[in-house]
Amino acid sequence: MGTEASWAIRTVGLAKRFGAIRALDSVDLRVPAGCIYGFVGPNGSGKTTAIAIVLGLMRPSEGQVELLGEPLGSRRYADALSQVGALVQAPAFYPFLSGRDNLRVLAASRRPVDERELDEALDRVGLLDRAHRRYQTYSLGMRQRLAIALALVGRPRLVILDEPTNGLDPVGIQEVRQLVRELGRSGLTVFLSSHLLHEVEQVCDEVGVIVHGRLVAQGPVAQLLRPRGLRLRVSAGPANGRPAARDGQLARQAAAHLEALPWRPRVELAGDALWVEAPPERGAELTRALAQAGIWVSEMVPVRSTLEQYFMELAAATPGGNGRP
Ligand SMILES: Nc1ncnc2c1ncn2[C@@H]1O[C@H](COP(=O)(O)OP(=O)(O)OP(=O)(O)O)[C@@H](O)[C@H]1O
Repeated sequence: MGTEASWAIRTVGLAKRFGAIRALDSVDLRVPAGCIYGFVGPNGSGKTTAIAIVLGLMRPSEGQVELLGEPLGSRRYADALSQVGALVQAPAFYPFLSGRDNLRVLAASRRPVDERELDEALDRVGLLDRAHRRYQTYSLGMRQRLAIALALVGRPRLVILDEPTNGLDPVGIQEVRQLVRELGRSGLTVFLSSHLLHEVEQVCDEVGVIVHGRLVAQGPVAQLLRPRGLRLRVSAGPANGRPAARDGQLARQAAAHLEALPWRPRVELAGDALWVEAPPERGAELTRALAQAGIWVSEMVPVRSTLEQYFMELAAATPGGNGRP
Protein backbone atom coordinates (compact mmCIF):
# COMPACT_ATOMS: atom_id res chain seq x y z
CA MET A 1 0.00 0.00 0.00
CA GLY A 2 1.55 3.28 -1.08
CA THR A 3 1.95 6.16 1.31
CA GLU A 4 -0.57 8.89 0.63
CA ALA A 5 -0.67 11.75 3.08
CA SER A 6 -4.04 12.81 1.63
CA TRP A 7 -5.71 9.97 3.56
CA ALA A 8 -5.93 10.40 7.31
CA ILE A 9 -6.98 6.76 7.60
CA ARG A 10 -6.83 4.13 4.90
CA THR A 11 -7.48 0.42 5.27
CA VAL A 12 -7.32 -2.35 2.70
CA GLY A 13 -9.13 -5.64 3.22
CA LEU A 14 -9.37 -5.06 6.96
CA ALA A 15 -10.88 -8.07 8.74
CA LYS A 16 -11.36 -9.05 12.37
CA ARG A 17 -12.79 -12.31 13.62
CA PHE A 18 -13.78 -13.18 17.17
CA GLY A 19 -14.13 -16.96 16.88
CA ALA A 20 -17.02 -17.50 14.48
CA ILE A 21 -18.04 -13.81 14.53
CA ARG A 22 -16.80 -11.69 11.66
CA ALA A 23 -16.76 -8.28 13.31
CA LEU A 24 -15.06 -6.76 10.23
CA ASP A 25 -14.97 -8.25 6.76
CA SER A 26 -12.79 -6.82 4.00
CA VAL A 27 -13.21 -3.16 4.97
CA ASP A 28 -11.56 -0.52 2.75
CA LEU A 29 -11.84 2.76 4.64
CA ARG A 30 -10.85 5.97 2.88
CA VAL A 31 -10.86 8.93 5.23
CA PRO A 32 -9.64 12.06 3.42
CA ALA A 33 -7.47 14.44 5.45
CA GLY A 34 -9.24 17.62 6.51
CA CYS A 35 -12.80 16.32 6.44
CA ILE A 36 -15.39 15.27 9.00
CA TYR A 37 -15.93 11.59 8.29
CA GLY A 38 -19.00 9.86 9.69
CA PHE A 39 -18.65 6.12 10.33
CA VAL A 40 -22.25 5.05 10.62
CA GLY A 41 -23.89 1.71 11.21
CA PRO A 42 -26.32 -0.04 13.54
CA ASN A 43 -25.16 -1.17 16.99
CA GLY A 44 -22.84 -4.16 16.75
CA SER A 45 -21.84 -3.48 13.13
CA GLY A 46 -18.10 -3.24 13.88
CA LYS A 47 -17.42 0.46 14.38
CA THR A 48 -15.64 0.21 17.74
CA THR A 49 -13.64 -2.78 16.52
CA ALA A 50 -12.36 -0.79 13.53
CA ILE A 51 -11.48 2.16 15.77
CA ALA A 52 -9.66 -0.09 18.25
CA ILE A 53 -7.56 -1.54 15.41
CA VAL A 54 -6.68 1.89 14.00
CA LEU A 55 -5.67 3.04 17.50
CA GLY A 56 -3.39 0.02 17.87
CA LEU A 57 -5.47 -1.42 20.74
CA MET A 58 -6.40 -4.58 18.87
CA ARG A 59 -4.71 -6.57 16.12
CA PRO A 60 -6.51 -7.16 12.84
CA SER A 61 -7.03 -10.73 11.61
CA GLU A 62 -6.25 -9.60 8.05
CA GLY A 63 -5.65 -6.50 6.02
CA GLN A 64 -3.64 -3.32 6.10
CA VAL A 65 -4.06 -0.05 7.94
CA GLU A 66 -2.43 3.28 7.24
CA LEU A 67 -2.71 6.14 9.70
CA LEU A 68 -1.58 9.62 8.59
CA GLY A 69 0.43 7.90 5.88
CA GLU A 70 2.19 5.39 8.17
CA PRO A 71 1.50 1.65 7.84
CA LEU A 72 0.41 -0.36 10.89
CA GLY A 73 3.31 -2.54 11.98
CA SER A 74 5.95 0.04 11.02
CA ARG A 75 8.03 1.84 13.64
CA ARG A 76 6.55 5.17 12.58
CA TYR A 77 3.00 4.10 13.41
CA ALA A 78 3.65 5.22 16.98
CA ASP A 79 4.57 8.70 15.65
CA ALA A 80 1.30 8.80 13.71
CA LEU A 81 -0.60 7.72 16.84
CA SER A 82 0.98 10.56 18.81
CA GLN A 83 -0.80 12.95 16.40
CA VAL A 84 -4.19 11.38 17.01
CA GLY A 85 -6.62 12.31 19.78
CA ALA A 86 -9.35 9.85 20.64
CA LEU A 87 -12.48 9.65 22.72
CA VAL A 88 -13.51 6.01 22.80
CA GLN A 89 -14.70 5.55 26.37
CA ALA A 90 -15.91 8.21 28.77
CA PRO A 91 -12.84 9.42 30.72
CA ALA A 92 -13.04 8.94 34.49
CA PHE A 93 -13.19 12.59 35.57
CA TYR A 94 -13.06 13.52 39.25
CA PRO A 95 -16.31 15.24 40.35
CA PHE A 96 -14.73 17.52 42.96
CA LEU A 97 -11.90 18.80 40.77
CA SER A 98 -12.33 21.69 38.37
CA GLY A 99 -12.55 21.11 34.63
CA ARG A 100 -8.99 22.40 34.20
CA ASP A 101 -7.55 20.25 37.02
CA ASN A 102 -9.30 17.20 35.59
CA LEU A 103 -7.82 17.91 32.20
CA ARG A 104 -4.36 18.45 33.66
CA VAL A 105 -4.43 15.22 35.70
CA LEU A 106 -5.75 13.00 32.91
CA ALA A 107 -3.64 14.52 30.12
CA ALA A 108 -0.51 14.36 32.31
CA SER A 109 -1.11 10.66 32.92
CA ARG A 110 -0.23 10.16 29.23
CA ARG A 111 2.58 12.70 28.82
CA PRO A 112 3.82 15.98 30.31
CA VAL A 113 1.59 18.92 29.38
CA ASP A 114 1.92 22.66 29.88
CA GLU A 115 -0.78 25.15 30.86
CA ARG A 116 -0.79 26.70 27.39
CA GLU A 117 -1.82 23.38 25.85
CA LEU A 118 -4.62 23.05 28.39
CA ASP A 119 -5.81 26.61 27.69
CA GLU A 120 -5.87 25.94 23.99
CA ALA A 121 -7.86 22.70 24.33
CA LEU A 122 -10.32 24.32 26.76
CA ASP A 123 -10.72 27.28 24.44
CA ARG A 124 -11.44 25.05 21.42
CA VAL A 125 -14.33 23.37 23.22
CA GLY A 126 -15.65 26.69 24.61
CA LEU A 127 -14.90 25.91 28.28
CA LEU A 128 -12.03 28.29 29.00
CA ASP A 129 -14.14 30.70 31.07
CA ARG A 130 -15.75 27.87 33.06
CA ALA A 131 -12.64 25.74 33.50
CA HIS A 132 -12.23 26.75 37.17
CA ARG A 133 -15.63 25.32 38.13
CA ARG A 134 -16.02 21.89 39.64
CA TYR A 135 -16.74 19.12 37.17
CA GLN A 136 -19.84 18.05 39.13
CA THR A 137 -21.49 21.39 38.30
CA TYR A 138 -21.10 20.82 34.54
CA SER A 139 -24.05 19.96 32.32
CA LEU A 140 -23.90 16.73 30.30
CA GLY A 141 -22.88 18.68 27.22
CA MET A 142 -20.07 20.47 29.09
CA ARG A 143 -18.82 17.13 30.46
CA GLN A 144 -18.63 15.70 26.98
CA ARG A 145 -16.94 18.84 25.66
CA LEU A 146 -14.33 18.43 28.41
CA ALA A 147 -13.85 14.81 27.28
CA ILE A 148 -13.29 16.09 23.74
CA ALA A 149 -10.86 18.71 25.11
CA LEU A 150 -8.83 15.82 26.54
CA ALA A 151 -8.62 14.33 23.05
CA LEU A 152 -7.50 17.73 21.71
CA VAL A 153 -4.63 18.35 24.15
CA GLY A 154 -1.41 18.52 22.15
CA ARG A 155 -3.02 19.63 18.88
CA PRO A 156 -3.68 16.31 17.14
CA ARG A 157 -4.07 16.26 13.35
CA LEU A 158 -6.84 13.68 13.60
CA VAL A 159 -9.41 13.20 16.32
CA ILE A 160 -11.45 10.00 16.61
CA LEU A 161 -14.75 10.24 18.47
CA ASP A 162 -16.67 7.01 19.11
CA GLU A 163 -20.40 7.78 19.48
CA PRO A 164 -19.73 11.18 21.14
CA THR A 165 -23.42 12.08 21.53
CA ASN A 166 -24.48 8.79 23.16
CA GLY A 167 -26.19 9.30 26.51
CA LEU A 168 -26.44 13.10 26.19
CA ASP A 169 -29.58 15.20 26.60
CA PRO A 170 -30.89 17.12 23.57
CA VAL A 171 -29.00 20.30 24.52
CA GLY A 172 -25.78 18.35 25.01
CA ILE A 173 -26.25 16.61 21.67
CA GLN A 174 -26.55 19.96 19.90
CA GLU A 175 -23.50 21.34 21.73
CA VAL A 176 -21.36 18.40 20.72
CA ARG A 177 -22.55 18.43 17.10
CA GLN A 178 -21.83 22.15 16.89
CA LEU A 179 -18.37 21.60 18.37
CA VAL A 180 -17.59 18.84 15.86
CA ARG A 181 -18.58 21.16 12.99
CA GLU A 182 -16.28 23.88 14.39
CA LEU A 183 -13.39 21.44 14.75
CA GLY A 184 -13.89 20.42 11.11
CA ARG A 185 -13.91 24.05 10.00
CA SER A 186 -10.60 24.61 11.81
CA GLY A 187 -8.95 22.09 9.46
CA LEU A 188 -8.78 19.15 11.87
CA THR A 189 -9.73 15.75 10.48
CA VAL A 190 -12.56 14.32 12.56
CA PHE A 191 -13.54 10.64 12.43
CA LEU A 192 -16.88 10.29 14.17
CA SER A 193 -18.75 7.04 14.69
CA SER A 194 -22.49 7.06 15.13
CA HIS A 195 -25.50 4.80 14.79
CA LEU A 196 -27.57 7.85 13.77
CA LEU A 197 -27.73 8.50 10.07
CA HIS A 198 -29.29 11.93 10.54
CA GLU A 199 -26.45 12.92 12.88
CA VAL A 200 -23.88 12.06 10.25
CA GLU A 201 -25.97 13.87 7.68
CA GLN A 202 -26.04 17.04 9.80
CA VAL A 203 -22.40 17.07 10.80
CA CYS A 204 -20.20 15.20 8.31
CA ASP A 205 -18.77 15.79 4.83
CA GLU A 206 -17.95 12.16 4.09
CA VAL A 207 -19.62 8.99 5.23
CA GLY A 208 -18.83 5.29 5.43
CA VAL A 209 -21.79 3.01 6.10
CA ILE A 210 -21.01 -0.28 7.86
CA VAL A 211 -23.50 -3.11 8.23
CA HIS A 212 -22.60 -6.50 9.78
CA GLY A 213 -18.88 -5.73 9.50
CA ARG A 214 -19.02 -4.79 5.81
CA LEU A 215 -18.53 -1.30 4.43
CA VAL A 216 -21.55 -1.09 2.16
CA ALA A 217 -21.22 2.52 1.00
CA GLN A 218 -18.65 5.29 1.22
CA GLY A 219 -18.36 8.78 -0.24
CA PRO A 220 -19.52 12.37 0.12
CA VAL A 221 -22.61 12.78 2.33
CA ALA A 222 -24.26 15.02 -0.25
CA GLN A 223 -24.18 12.16 -2.77
CA LEU A 224 -24.97 9.19 -0.58
CA LEU A 225 -27.58 10.51 1.78
CA ARG A 226 -29.57 12.88 -0.39
CA PRO A 227 -33.35 12.57 -0.19
CA ARG A 228 -34.76 10.17 -2.73
CA GLY A 229 -38.41 11.00 -2.53
CA LEU A 230 -40.99 13.67 -1.85
CA ARG A 231 -43.96 13.39 0.46
CA LEU A 232 -46.96 15.39 -0.68
CA ARG A 233 -50.31 16.34 0.74
CA VAL A 234 -52.93 17.62 -1.62
CA SER A 235 -56.16 19.59 -1.42
CA ALA A 236 -58.93 20.39 -3.89
CA GLY A 237 -58.34 23.50 -5.99
CA PRO A 238 -60.10 26.63 -4.70
CA ALA A 239 -62.34 27.40 -7.70
CA ASN A 240 -62.48 24.30 -9.81
CA GLY A 241 -66.23 23.93 -9.41
CA ARG A 242 -65.98 20.24 -8.48
CA PRO A 243 -67.54 18.79 -5.39
CA ALA A 244 -64.81 18.55 -2.76
CA ALA A 245 -63.22 15.13 -2.93
CA ARG A 246 -62.35 13.36 0.29
CA ASP A 247 -58.64 13.56 1.10
CA GLY A 248 -57.91 9.88 0.41
CA GLN A 249 -59.84 10.00 -2.84
CA LEU A 250 -58.00 13.14 -3.92
CA ALA A 251 -54.67 11.54 -3.08
CA ARG A 252 -55.58 8.57 -5.32
CA GLN A 253 -56.47 10.95 -8.15
CA ALA A 254 -53.20 12.81 -7.63
CA ALA A 255 -51.25 9.53 -7.71
CA ALA A 256 -52.87 8.61 -11.04
CA HIS A 257 -51.88 11.99 -12.55
CA LEU A 258 -48.31 11.71 -11.34
CA GLU A 259 -47.88 8.13 -12.51
CA ALA A 260 -48.97 9.29 -15.96
CA LEU A 261 -46.06 11.77 -16.21
CA PRO A 262 -43.66 10.97 -19.08
CA TRP A 263 -40.89 9.83 -16.65
CA ARG A 264 -43.32 7.50 -14.81
CA PRO A 265 -42.32 8.16 -11.19
CA ARG A 266 -43.14 5.48 -8.64
CA VAL A 267 -45.91 6.71 -6.35
CA GLU A 268 -47.18 5.18 -3.12
CA LEU A 269 -50.21 6.21 -1.12
CA ALA A 270 -49.89 6.60 2.62
CA GLY A 271 -53.35 7.49 3.94
CA ASP A 272 -54.13 10.95 2.67
CA ALA A 273 -50.49 11.60 1.71
CA LEU A 274 -48.44 10.46 -1.28
CA TRP A 275 -44.84 9.39 -1.51
CA VAL A 276 -43.23 10.03 -4.88
CA GLU A 277 -39.84 8.63 -5.81
CA ALA A 278 -38.24 11.73 -7.29
CA PRO A 279 -35.27 13.97 -6.54
CA PRO A 280 -36.30 17.19 -4.76
CA GLU A 281 -35.51 19.30 -7.84
CA ARG A 282 -38.40 17.66 -9.70
CA GLY A 283 -40.85 19.04 -7.13
CA ALA A 284 -41.87 21.91 -9.42
CA GLU A 285 -42.89 19.49 -12.18
CA LEU A 286 -45.05 17.56 -9.75
CA THR A 287 -46.83 20.62 -8.44
CA ARG A 288 -47.45 21.92 -11.97
CA ALA A 289 -48.90 18.59 -13.13
CA LEU A 290 -51.22 18.48 -10.16
CA ALA A 291 -52.27 22.14 -10.45
CA GLN A 292 -53.16 21.53 -14.10
CA ALA A 293 -55.46 18.76 -12.87
CA GLY A 294 -57.06 21.12 -10.35
CA ILE A 295 -55.31 19.52 -7.40
CA TRP A 296 -53.24 21.75 -5.15
CA VAL A 297 -50.20 20.76 -3.18
CA SER A 298 -50.59 21.87 0.42
CA GLU A 299 -47.37 20.32 1.70
CA MET A 300 -44.22 18.92 0.09
CA VAL A 301 -41.29 17.52 2.08
CA PRO A 302 -38.12 15.82 0.79
CA VAL A 303 -37.78 12.43 2.50
CA ARG A 304 -35.41 9.54 2.55
CA SER A 305 -36.33 6.01 3.48
CA THR A 306 -35.99 5.25 7.16
CA LEU A 307 -32.59 4.49 8.61
CA GLU A 308 -33.34 0.79 8.85
CA GLN A 309 -34.64 0.66 5.27
CA TYR A 310 -31.58 2.49 4.10
CA PHE A 311 -29.18 0.11 5.86
CA MET A 312 -31.17 -2.90 4.64
CA GLU A 313 -31.19 -1.67 1.05
CA LEU A 314 -27.47 -1.02 1.10
CA ALA A 315 -26.76 -4.39 2.71
CA ALA A 316 -29.01 -6.20 0.23
CA ALA A 317 -27.28 -4.46 -2.68
CA THR A 318 -23.88 -5.69 -1.48
CA PRO A 319 -23.00 -9.30 -2.35
CA GLY A 320 -22.86 -11.21 0.94
CA GLY A 321 -23.65 -8.05 2.86
CA ASN A 322 -27.14 -8.94 3.97
CA GLY A 323 -26.34 -11.09 6.93
CA ARG A 324 -23.77 -12.83 8.98
CA PRO A 325 -22.05 -15.91 7.60
N1 LIG B 1 -13.82 -8.73 22.36
C1 LIG B 1 -14.84 -9.28 21.65
N2 LIG B 1 -15.07 -10.62 21.71
C2 LIG B 1 -16.06 -11.18 21.00
N3 LIG B 1 -16.90 -10.49 20.19
C3 LIG B 1 -16.71 -9.17 20.09
C4 LIG B 1 -15.68 -8.48 20.82
N4 LIG B 1 -15.74 -7.16 20.51
C5 LIG B 1 -16.77 -7.02 19.63
N5 LIG B 1 -17.35 -8.22 19.38
C6 LIG B 1 -18.46 -8.46 18.45
O1 LIG B 1 -18.11 -7.89 17.21
C7 LIG B 1 -19.22 -7.26 16.60
C8 LIG B 1 -18.94 -5.80 16.35
O2 LIG B 1 -18.88 -5.11 17.60
P1 LIG B 1 -18.50 -3.57 17.75
O3 LIG B 1 -18.50 -3.24 19.20
O4 LIG B 1 -17.28 -3.28 16.97
O5 LIG B 1 -19.74 -2.87 17.01
P2 LIG B 1 -20.21 -1.34 17.07
O6 LIG B 1 -20.67 -1.00 15.71
O7 LIG B 1 -19.15 -0.51 17.68
O8 LIG B 1 -21.46 -1.42 18.01
P3 LIG B 1 -21.79 -0.61 19.35
O9 LIG B 1 -22.08 0.78 18.90
O10 LIG B 1 -22.98 -1.34 19.88
O11 LIG B 1 -20.56 -0.72 20.21
C9 LIG B 1 -20.40 -7.52 17.53
O12 LIG B 1 -21.06 -8.69 17.09
C10 LIG B 1 -19.73 -7.75 18.86
O13 LIG B 1 -20.53 -8.58 19.69
